[in-house]
Amino acid sequence: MSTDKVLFDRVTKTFDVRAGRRAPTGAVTALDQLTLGVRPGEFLVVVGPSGCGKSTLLDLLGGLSRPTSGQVLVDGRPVTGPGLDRGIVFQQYALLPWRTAAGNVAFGLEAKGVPRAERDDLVAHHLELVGLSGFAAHYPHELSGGMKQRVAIARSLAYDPDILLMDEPFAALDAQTRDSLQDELVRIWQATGKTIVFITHGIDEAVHLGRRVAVMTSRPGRIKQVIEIELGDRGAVDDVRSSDAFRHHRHEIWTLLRDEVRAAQSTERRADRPDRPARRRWLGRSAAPTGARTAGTGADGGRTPEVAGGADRAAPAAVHTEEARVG
Ligand SMILES: Nc1ncnc2c1ncn2[C@@H]1O[C@H](COP(=O)(O)OP(=O)(O)OP(=O)(O)O)[C@@H](O)[C@H]1O
Repeated sequence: MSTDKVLFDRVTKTFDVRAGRRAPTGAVTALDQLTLGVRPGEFLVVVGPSGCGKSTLLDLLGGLSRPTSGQVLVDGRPVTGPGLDRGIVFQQYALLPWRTAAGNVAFGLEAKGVPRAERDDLVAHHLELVGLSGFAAHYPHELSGGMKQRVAIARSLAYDPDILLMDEPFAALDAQTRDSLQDELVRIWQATGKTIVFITHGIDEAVHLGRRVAVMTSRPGRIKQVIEIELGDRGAVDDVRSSDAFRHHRHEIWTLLRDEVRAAQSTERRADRPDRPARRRWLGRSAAPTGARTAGTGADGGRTPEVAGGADRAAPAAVHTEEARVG
């Protein structure tokens, strides 16, 4: 019997797609017989070329879609739909604009039927956990991007899910805010003991956050390798990102990804329509954003190695060409 908190057991996911209104229906295989276990209480980061199926993986775990074959297990039981045992944080904060920060954090608790007094305590506790005690009465439009993302994290944690699913949650933030939220997330993870599955394009982010990093192949996505991140005592050094161990892991992941990114690009070039101009994305700096779920806007100016490639959820069969660099 598996001791994994989460198990993707030979999961395949295909989507029906059409290149145009009159075109015949085809199929895209996003994930192919993917197997991955996540240990209880671990912080697991998933990296892979754009379009390799990272978000699909998270959607399956979140119960937002079902595998075509294979199964996704949480505590040994198949996922059949969304549940309060799994909290999801997306790149776009998805806050309710008509509710204050406190009101947003209270949202899941109301759905869960938590009584008012207990709810107020939980809201106050979680706003404090993310450093926003003084902003309980602020509306989303009165908060910075980093603050909004903190509220989204507090909201997901407040109803006490066992597992936190994070789909590029910091990609739209500037470098400083991202760095501080990464540190904060590690602190919250250590304080709460949640199992975290975190998706990113950033290799630095993966090494900094992950206790293990699962590297995916280009589409159809599989797990290429899972790397144990050994950085020693992270608190003992001033800047863990400049340590030899950090550089070693960054290079290790970059090497694994390089070929996958090339493969993803060549698939896309083959699928690209010749009448459409090529698009470019540099280190997460997207000249032509492909939607909320694709790579971040790269406010860091390319400091962090990012994995690019390119897939468009809205028009998957008419995939565009992008140029990418890793590292
Ligand atoms: N609802 C959908 N309908 C059709 N195709 C889809 C759908 N969702 C995803 N796909 C396709 O499945 C593949 C994997 O998509 P997914 O969004 O999971 O990749 P990703 O690794 O998260 O990409 P990115 O890093 O760019 O966000 C892509 O080819 C995408 O076009």
